[in-house]
Amino acid sequence: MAQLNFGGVMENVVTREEFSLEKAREILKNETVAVIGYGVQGPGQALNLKDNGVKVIVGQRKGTKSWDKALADGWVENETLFEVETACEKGTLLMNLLSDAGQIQAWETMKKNLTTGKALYFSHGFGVTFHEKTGIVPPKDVDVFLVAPKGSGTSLRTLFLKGQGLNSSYAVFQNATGKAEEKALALGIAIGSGYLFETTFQKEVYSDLTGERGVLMGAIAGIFEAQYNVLRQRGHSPSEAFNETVEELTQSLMPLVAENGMDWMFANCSTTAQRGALDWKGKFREATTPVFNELYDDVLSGKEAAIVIEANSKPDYREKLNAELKEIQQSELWQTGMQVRKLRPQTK
Ligand SMILES: NC(=O)C1=CN([C@@H]2O[C@H](COP(=O)(O)OP(=O)(O)OC[C@H]3O[C@@H](n4cnc5c(N)ncnc54)[C@H](O)[C@@H]3O)[C@@H](O)[C@H]2O)C=CC1
Ligand SMILES: CC(=O)[C@](C)(O)C(=O)O
Ligand SMILES: [Mg+2]
Ligand SMILES: [Mg+2]
Repeated sequence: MAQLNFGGVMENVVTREEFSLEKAREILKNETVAVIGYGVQGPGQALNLKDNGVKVIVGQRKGTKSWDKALADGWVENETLFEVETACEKGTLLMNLLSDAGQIQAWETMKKNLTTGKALYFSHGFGVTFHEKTGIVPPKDVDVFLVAPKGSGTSLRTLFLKGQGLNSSYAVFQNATGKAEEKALALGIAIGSGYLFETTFQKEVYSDLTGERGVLMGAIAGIFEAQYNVLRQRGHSPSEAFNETVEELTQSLMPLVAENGMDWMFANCSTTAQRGALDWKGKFREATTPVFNELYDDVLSGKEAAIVIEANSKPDYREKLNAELKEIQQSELWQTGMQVRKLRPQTK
């Protein structure tokens, strides 16, 4: 394991140079990896594992859209695709990639099949950390670990196919066989992670829930709406408001941040923009810090977990979510986005 310096703080990082795919294959050679759940992460992880030469089966409820997707992706019923319960019986290493709420309902089935020496894998610290709400308490005689890709399962697959990768964090919760860590790392490399950052189940779930509610998804969606609405109310056209809020950010400025950092993006904008952005950055930081603290408190107290579990355990949760997403899609802001995207020079 490498000790790397992150802005002055040393951290443990596993690289695929030191932990090769060959080594991962060797560690997993006698395992039947059962990917349970074929939603967003399931397909990405299962297909990458298979392409990397690991023996994989998929467990998914028959008659669902995800089952049909698994068939379309080439998994074969009764050979490599089974009902959840059968896959849990056949697998020696169970990858729990059901939705976090679905994991609660399927837990008894999974637990029953976690016999001595098997391993249980998650891509989130949710179920185990919030065990008082989820009831997920793994048997003592199995290994329990997580590998959490820092991105969508969709990107995990598309980047893998391009010969690139996503990074993941990993953590060991329970080491019953003495081999939990090497199994976690082997799976981390075999699902296509480039580098693996060490964490714990609690740290993973607290940071992940904060990030997706905050800057990665919730905050950015909210701040887009706020600026777009103000520009519209002040008499700007939809295309102008959209271009100055979203299009320029995703097409020009964020790629510069990704490439070389925030100062580099600033340095490539006008001195007029730099002066103003430097002055306003602090105001935005101060205005949002209390909101981020409120968010972190609600994550830590389990309030956010309770909301998720309650909402996602209703039978019509999918329809409700889809209706909310549709409302966003049909808003003037995102309808404008659809039109603007069509005008990107490269899509012509
Ligand atoms: N979506 C993503 O890209 C990411 C997800 N994760 C984590 O990976 C895990 C899986 O997440 P997603 O792929 O988003 O899940 P998902 O929401 O796409 O659901 C996965 C599958 O669970 C099945 N399912 C739901 N309830 C069930 C039940 N009661 N019984 C049997 N099957 C049921 C559904 O049919 C679906 O195919 C979660 O722990 C999530 O937090 C981590 C990183 C990113
Ligand atoms: C893609 C990811 O890592 C998220 C946003 O945390 C999630 O989908 O849960
Ligand atoms: Mg995440
Ligand atoms: Mg998440």
